[in-house]
Amino acid sequence: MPPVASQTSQPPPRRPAPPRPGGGGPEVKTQRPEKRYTPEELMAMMRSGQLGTQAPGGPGSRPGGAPGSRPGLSGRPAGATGGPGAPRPGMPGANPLLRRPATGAPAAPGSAPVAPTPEEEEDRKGKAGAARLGTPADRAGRRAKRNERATERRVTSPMPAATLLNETDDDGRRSRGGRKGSRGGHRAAVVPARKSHAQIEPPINVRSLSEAIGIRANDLIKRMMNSMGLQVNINANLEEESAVMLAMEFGVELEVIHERTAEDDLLEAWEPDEAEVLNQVPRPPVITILGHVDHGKTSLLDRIRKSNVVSGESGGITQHIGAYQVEHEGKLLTFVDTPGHEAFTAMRARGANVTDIVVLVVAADDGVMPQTQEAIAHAKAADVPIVIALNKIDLPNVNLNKIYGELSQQDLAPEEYGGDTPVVKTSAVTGQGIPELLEMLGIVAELRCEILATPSRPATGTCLEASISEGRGVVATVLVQDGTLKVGDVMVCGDGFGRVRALFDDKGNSVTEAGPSMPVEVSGLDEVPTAGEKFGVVEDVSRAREIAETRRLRTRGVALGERQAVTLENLYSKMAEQKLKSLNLILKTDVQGSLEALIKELEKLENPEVPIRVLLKGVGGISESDILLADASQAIVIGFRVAPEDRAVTLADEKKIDIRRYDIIYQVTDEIKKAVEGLLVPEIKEVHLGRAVVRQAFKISKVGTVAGCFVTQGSIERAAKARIIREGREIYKGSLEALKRFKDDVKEVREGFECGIKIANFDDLKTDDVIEAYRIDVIRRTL
Ligand SMILES: Nc1nc2c(ncn2[C@@H]2O[C@H](COP(=O)(O)OP(=O)(O)OP(=O)(O)O)[C@@H](O)[C@H]2O)c(=O)[nH]1
Repeated sequence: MPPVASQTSQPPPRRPAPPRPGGGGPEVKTQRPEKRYTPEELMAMMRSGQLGTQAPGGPGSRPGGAPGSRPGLSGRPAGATGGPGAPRPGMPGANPLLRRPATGAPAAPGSAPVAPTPEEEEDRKGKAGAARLGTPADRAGRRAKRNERATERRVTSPMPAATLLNETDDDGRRSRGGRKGSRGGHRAAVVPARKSHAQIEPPINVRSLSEAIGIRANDLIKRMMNSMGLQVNINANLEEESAVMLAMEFGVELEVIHERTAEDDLLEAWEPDEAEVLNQVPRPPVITILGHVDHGKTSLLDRIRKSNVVSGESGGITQHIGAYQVEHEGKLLTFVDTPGHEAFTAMRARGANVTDIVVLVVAADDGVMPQTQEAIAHAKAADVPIVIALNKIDLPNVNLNKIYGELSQQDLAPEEYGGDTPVVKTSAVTGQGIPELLEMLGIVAELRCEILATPSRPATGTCLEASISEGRGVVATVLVQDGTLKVGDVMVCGDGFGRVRALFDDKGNSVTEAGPSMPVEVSGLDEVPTAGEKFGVVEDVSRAREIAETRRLRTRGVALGERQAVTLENLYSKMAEQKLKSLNLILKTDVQGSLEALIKELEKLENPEVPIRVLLKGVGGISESDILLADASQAIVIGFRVAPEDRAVTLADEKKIDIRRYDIIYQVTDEIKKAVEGLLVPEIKEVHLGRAVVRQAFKISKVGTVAGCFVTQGSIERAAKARIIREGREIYKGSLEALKRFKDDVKEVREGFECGIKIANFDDLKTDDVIEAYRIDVIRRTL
């Protein structure tokens, strides 16, 4: 489990450290400016000469350069120099940010385009502005519309003034008809600039996201409506991943910052570190017995227990604790003593996957029955290998061919039939086949090389059952899954915590410790945990109390109805939240023909990125067991011309499982197609924009390094991401913080022009560095 609530496989970094390539490259120092400078401040610096008054040999000057001279131009591309109209790079002391090209003369053929003078720029802007203004009637019409919109916002918007003003620069100018480059100091203080990188702390809603990334809330809402089909208001909560993706669609890299909690530390400590992984050794496999009613699950479990108790202590079992270990040829096997897929799946629904191998009991006189199919679906949904115990083999008239055929139809072709499913013929009555079954389980465990644990680490595991016992307080049977649990350890289990007072094994013997895969009864917890809850050992009681108290608060929150299961509508956000990588379906139809037709249609929607997993398919009504499976596997139940049973409806209501009922096949595929399209992870494409070479770098106190650059290819955009290349190696990756032409902030500078560039959080720009600009496009895909 990741240590943060984001459900991502990795906790998001606190604050990304700038990459330091290879160790051997030049040291890259980055620093966050004390204050993000405004274009006005930057210009003031430039005007006051701070940008152009480098001391001889100071930052930006090149070794060997004349004092005060401009750095050399070796990086300047051919064709960029010369020509009367070209920028004049060699002027001593010139500042490329302020420098203007000579005017009046036409550009020589092949020379760089001539950058306009400020006067020309003003002139051009004036004309463009006039063209935009249109006739007086046009202007009046626009004014009326503006007023109307403003009134509407005043009346209906719950947004505070600051949020209403929370517009991107462009939007703000448009909606107010303001002048480009307006120096309205007041407004500049309120409107957050669109950012290329932003941080946010959960919980995230549209308002806080808008404020964090500098994009108008309305634009976010519109985008959610258009691209995700979500209708939300400004206070709508957003899943972290949805917020990150939404921000990305506006070109903003959003980092979700989590406050670290004791729970995070605990979850992190539960994951073995590298050294612990190296010390892993095989542990006994944990086995669960599933199968159809009356096929002999309990009899088989009893038989195994009686004939193979650890150390041959036959009859020594005095206590039933929900799981037990048997020994076969010197190797231990752990059996979970709650047969039936309901218990197995209920456990999974709580996030506990304790089982390594499933024994599927099939009565030889009966064959594959409805609950056998369900059990297969549950085992497959849990991704657990299946060993078949063909039980009641002692009975006469067993038709092996029929049963093997039925198993093959369930994708469980027996090894005897050339398949890869082990089948062991057993009899719980005579004991026939029990040693062979245990041996087979040992072999499967060995082949499943992930059945490992590190006995030396603090214990983690799962509660199998718990109750309050008179005189002993809370008594819980836990299965140690990793590490070793010892008397005296402080443990947290579910909402409870406490110091382990005593441990008893499956035969009721007091033990001082329990290693991996050992079921053990624990006393000492202060609250009764629920079966399926994880436990872990923590360093001290105060830490344990802190975690338990937070969990109790959270439990109360969950009890208030926070839990939300997967539906076709929320599939998209659920995927983000829970790392769902497949659309899990349970299909129930009226007749076999509809089932086949439906599966055929669904196959057409197959996509390697979003596999559609049909966990269970069958003919007949939607049962309680289907709902349980849906709950445990985050699946959606599709009923085609069938109804759910009453108990299934109640359970689905309780678990908030999405049951979809249809009469026409295309309706099913249509809705699923839409949901799957929502699930498709958008394609992230990097689009190269252009390159600029640094001609001179200027260090400005409290601002950082601003570089005078020349665009050698393509164009540089203000919203671009940037890579800094030095001597052919990428030394930094980030984004632009400012892009200027003369005194103006600009959105784009084309090839052949000079510009001033400030890279966000990077102040090590040097002459001849190449700034490569690129954009990240998020492409939402359809099937
Ligand atoms: N002949 C024969 N009978 C068996 C065998 N295994 C179980 N039985 C009988 O089958 C019946 C059902 O056995 P259980 O062990 O209760 O079956 P189950 O699968 O646990 O049943 P539920 O708990 O109701 O799901 C009992 O009467 C058993 O005696 C076997 O190998 N051979």
